[in-house]
Amino acid sequence: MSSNNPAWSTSSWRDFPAQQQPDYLDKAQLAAVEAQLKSFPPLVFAEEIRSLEANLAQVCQGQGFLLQGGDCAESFQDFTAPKIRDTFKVILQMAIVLTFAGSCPVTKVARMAGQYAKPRSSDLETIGDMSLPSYRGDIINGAEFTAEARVPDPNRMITAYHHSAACLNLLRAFAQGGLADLHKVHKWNMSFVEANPLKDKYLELASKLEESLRFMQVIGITSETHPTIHETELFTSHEALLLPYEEALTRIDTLTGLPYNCSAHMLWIGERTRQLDHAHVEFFRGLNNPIGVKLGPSTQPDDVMALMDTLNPDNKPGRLTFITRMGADNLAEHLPKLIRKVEAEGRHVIWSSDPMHGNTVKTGNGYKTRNFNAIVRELEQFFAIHQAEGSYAGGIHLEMTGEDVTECTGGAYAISESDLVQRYKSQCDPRLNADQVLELAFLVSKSLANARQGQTNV
Ligand SMILES: O=C[C@H](O)[C@H](O)COP(=O)(O)O
Ligand SMILES: C=C(OP(=O)(O)O)C(=O)O
Ligand SMILES: [Mn+2]
Repeated sequence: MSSNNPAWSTSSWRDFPAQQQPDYLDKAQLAAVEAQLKSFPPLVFAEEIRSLEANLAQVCQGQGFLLQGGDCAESFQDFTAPKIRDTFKVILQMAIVLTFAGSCPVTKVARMAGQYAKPRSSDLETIGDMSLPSYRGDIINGAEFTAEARVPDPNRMITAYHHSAACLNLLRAFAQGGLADLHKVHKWNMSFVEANPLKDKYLELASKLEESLRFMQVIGITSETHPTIHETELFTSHEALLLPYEEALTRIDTLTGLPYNCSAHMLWIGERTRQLDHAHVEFFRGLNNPIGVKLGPSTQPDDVMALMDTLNPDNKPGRLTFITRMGADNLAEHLPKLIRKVEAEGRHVIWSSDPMHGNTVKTGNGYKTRNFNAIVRELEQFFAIHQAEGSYAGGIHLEMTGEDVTECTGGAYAISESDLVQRYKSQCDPRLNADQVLELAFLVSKSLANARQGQTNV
């Protein structure tokens, strides 16, 4: 597709206006870092990217479900094996609940191993009477509120590359080394159910999972006989915001001769950088990775049309995912007209819901938070609207962590605004903690089952 378009190259985005980019003071240092990154090995292999695209093509055709999630912003400092393991575990736990609820394969895509660049609403952050440049993710500057930390430093790209490589290495080991065994993952889920204040509500689904696994065991489907029970496949993703880094990791695949961004399997364009005539859309149109675009409440049907024409001109199922993040109170007004346009034009896209970014509020005590009920409400509406419009609700995109943080209010443990101070660790947006993620999985499983019912009846 793109490589046949002579106007595109890995650097053609440089001729377009780019939003949300740092202004590096030392251009020579920037050029040296870019050259070094270009010489580094790719982080992922194009064949893996094609395997993700094949999975997503199935999702797009209603034969699977996409689960994407992880930190809002990964951090260089908070970078430990337990942290990576716990987020990996909670993604798997959620996936198993959704697999049973939807009776379909769940493609797992982590916001990990590269989710280091953040777009911001404001260029400045003010505390008291001091204003400093905003924190833009560890790949760009430091989160500490000092003038020194907030200076963009190109060397951070090198650190981000090495952290991504180490994280990916551990994820691959976890996925293939036995931690992902279906029986183990289910045992973790059972302990969640046992300990949860809403235990009775969850027991029904949990015991169905238990029964199915016992049945499989009886008929000889075990980890020993079927490697897919013992292993899993986890793909990586991030917002490809910082274009010099993303360009440097974009390589020509030797097998196909096509350009792939080898910094992650899937990349997405954020709500703030999806302007058609700007650099991010230009850069993405030439990549052969599956790509996502975040769509906020201001998105118009014509925007969606133009994005599909530019980013998926061949109408390939699995190439393009629209991630709607409109807010629980806005979805019913804004989503149906976009779905109708896509359906009327016969275009293939995966519709995924990010119920996080349209539901962010600031508390009286200064914390960014999201209420669990608003998150659930946006998801339930997402499923209901797609059902009413006859389209397929194909995915969920969450900011979440395996850690026991107190960043989003509500949930079975009723985290209140005054509890946020206890364990608020996010460097950017508030994440669901492990209990809240699982609770969410159990709560939306009914909606997913209905959506899947619609699919199998077609
Ligand atoms: O993660 C997404 C954005 O970077 C984040 O929501 C922006 O937050 P801000 O409005 O505080 O800049
Ligand atoms: C920046 C993000 O989201 P959005 O572009 O939807 O605001 C994000 O996913 O962290
Ligand atoms: Mn975020």
